Amino acid sequence: MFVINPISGGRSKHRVESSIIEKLDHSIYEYEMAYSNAVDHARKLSKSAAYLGFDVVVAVGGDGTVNEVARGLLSINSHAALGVIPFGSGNGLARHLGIPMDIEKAIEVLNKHDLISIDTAVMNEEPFFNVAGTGFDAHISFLFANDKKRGLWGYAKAVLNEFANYKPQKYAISIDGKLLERNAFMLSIANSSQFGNNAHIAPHASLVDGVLDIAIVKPFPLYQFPVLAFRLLARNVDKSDYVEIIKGSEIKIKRLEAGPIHLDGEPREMGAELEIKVRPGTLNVLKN
Ligand SMILES: Nc1ncnc2c1ncn2[C@@H]1O[C@H](COP(=O)(O)OP(=O)(O)OP(=O)(O)O)[C@@H](O)[C@H]1O
Repeated sequence: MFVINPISGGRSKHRVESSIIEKLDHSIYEYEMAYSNAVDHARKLSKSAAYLGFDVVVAVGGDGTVNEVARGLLSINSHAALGVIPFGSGNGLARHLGIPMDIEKAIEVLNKHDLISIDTAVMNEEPFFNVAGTGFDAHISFLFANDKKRGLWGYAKAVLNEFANYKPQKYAISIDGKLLERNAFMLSIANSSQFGNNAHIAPHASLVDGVLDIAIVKPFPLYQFPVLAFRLLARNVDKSDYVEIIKGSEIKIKRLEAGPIHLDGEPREMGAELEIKVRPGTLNVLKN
């Protein structure tokens, strides 16, 4: 079952159907396609596909679509595998899995049918698969959730404006029982290594190690912004004096008040206390 998000990545999906017809190996797969028509619809489509016995449900979209499709599979403990044709803005999980950004090459990955079982995670019982977090990135994802005019430059300008006014927050963090108190700009809980667009917030994270990587980004001066951006792309942000990365499987975060968080880039409001747990090897995925 291909679950196609028509709006993800802001790109037309007109080539998807013809590429599936041409490139999918029809000697091993019969298939259907469905388009999501609103937030949360991809989850429902995926859940019914798994219930009806489809072996693979392919998310055609970005990390938000992957999140919904994978939630649908987990909600009925299905062994059906998640496939991904990356069509989002960031595509963090797909990039980590080595899935090509080109549609036809991504379909070849489906044809290989190479399965792995990856770790999944929950924050206050809400599943995520790539990266979740609280702090500056959650604040920004909240601001832009309903902004229809988001262009790259407008986004960059707003990030810089917000940066000037954003106050780092105090957090009490427990990682597998070890207690830390930190004033942080951002806390990211990474299952894969990257946010998307090859920005690696946790360069040594693995989807199959049974643990999560907690990246604590400390307050930093404005001139460090390009340095940190470069380090994210160069996969060495862990070498920065402003970033501390700790691995763990049971994480509790206490904030001063309820507020925004994000799950795979999708904004939510949650209470002051966040409880994050890893669920090792709970999702079958087709990888490259
Ligand atoms: N028909 C639709 N209309 C409006 N929103 C939709 C529709 N179908 C799905 N959505 C929502 O679109 C949102 C964005 O999707 P997705 O995250 O896949 O794309 P993206 O944000 O461009 O990519 P990425 O997460 O990789 O940066 C998801 O929250 C999903 O619920």
